Amino acid sequence: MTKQMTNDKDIKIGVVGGGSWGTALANLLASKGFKTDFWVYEKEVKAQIEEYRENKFFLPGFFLSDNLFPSNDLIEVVSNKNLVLIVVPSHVMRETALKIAGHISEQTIIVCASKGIENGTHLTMSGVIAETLPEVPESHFAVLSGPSFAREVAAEFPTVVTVASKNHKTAQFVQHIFATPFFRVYTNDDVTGAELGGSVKNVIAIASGIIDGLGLGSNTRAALITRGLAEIRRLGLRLGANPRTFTGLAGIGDLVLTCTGELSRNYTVGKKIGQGQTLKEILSEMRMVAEGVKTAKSVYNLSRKLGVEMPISHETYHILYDDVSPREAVYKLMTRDLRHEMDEE
Ligand SMILES: NC(=O)C1=CN([C@@H]2O[C@H](COP(=O)(O)OP(=O)(O)OC[C@H]3O[C@@H](n4cnc5c(N)ncnc54)[C@H](O)[C@@H]3O)[C@@H](O)[C@H]2O)C=CC1
Ligand SMILES: O=C(CO)COP(=O)(O)O
Repeated sequence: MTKQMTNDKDIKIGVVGGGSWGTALANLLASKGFKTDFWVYEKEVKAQIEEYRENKFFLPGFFLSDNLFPSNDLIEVVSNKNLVLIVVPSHVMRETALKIAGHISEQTIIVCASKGIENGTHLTMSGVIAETLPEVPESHFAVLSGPSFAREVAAEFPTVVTVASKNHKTAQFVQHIFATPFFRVYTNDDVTGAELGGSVKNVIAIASGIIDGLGLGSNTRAALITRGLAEIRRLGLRLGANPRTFTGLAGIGDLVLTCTGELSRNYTVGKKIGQGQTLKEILSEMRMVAEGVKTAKSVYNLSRKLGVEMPISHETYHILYDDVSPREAVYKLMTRDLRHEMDEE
């Protein structure tokens, strides 16, 4: 780390993305005493934070620290920083990263807290960032993932997450920057596993909402979570992840949270589908992002390309994009060829 980083009060942070998660994390950092520049996409979000110290659009009800400086100037927010946290929805990651290319200082650590797999390329966010910001070495990159609803972090409910980086010193630095007595941070070296766990669980969470919307019971949900984890792990193994990551915070931890928590946008989208609303109707009423909707498409195409069996993700894709009825999808899953439980690979 650079000399500057030895003294916390000199550490300069930029946060890119003013949705719920970006706001909760930026405020956590600002409340810790770091001067935090905060890029928000909408002019009205900036104006409102300045006037009310609140992000009424994406994180209503929480007072934001005076140490948080909202801005619509992306370049200014990422320039000359020790750490830049990127937390925009995955479908705008590429365009956002391209805008900051060439403006990241050599020593800057990039942390990504977005969860998703890009349509078309099937890249996780580290892959998109590697393509768009080639000046950022792998050793300066980390992923923050794990079970963490923005509103619960903003409310300072005890939350435990993981930071994955190929470089242990980078992971430790990021751990130190984010940790508070209510936000415990573990380190991990499995970037691929942390990203896949955090992304594919959103697809399974939609499926979990669907089964609740259909009025199916706890047996069904427990089965869905267990078999959902099996297919996340199967994809992960194929892509070189460490299988142990899927028994950790970015795996089963985030999967359980999102499949059971009413605060989950993905679960909520699924529940409304199970209750009979169309995807189009649901999305037209949402300003926030339910990453699983787009990730379902990536997972469907990627798993077919790789020949990885992911039946729950596939049925979820067919419900979202091919008008397959949720009840028919459940029937298909339940009547697949019978097999040995541990035939994973
Ligand atoms: N909200 C949460 O509890 C958590 C969210 N995440 C992840 O964080 C990422 C960001 O999600 P949230 O902060 O929840 O966002 P959000 O869903 O609350 O809000 C959407 C955000 O997208 C921004 N946006 C819309 N169009 C844009 C564009 N063209 N360019 C740049 N930004 C644009 C909006 O300004 C807003 O900040 C997602 O990948 C999500 O899965 C991860 C963990 C927890
Ligand atoms: O990733 C999350 C919690 O860890 C948030 O999930 P949702 O996007 O479904 O709300």
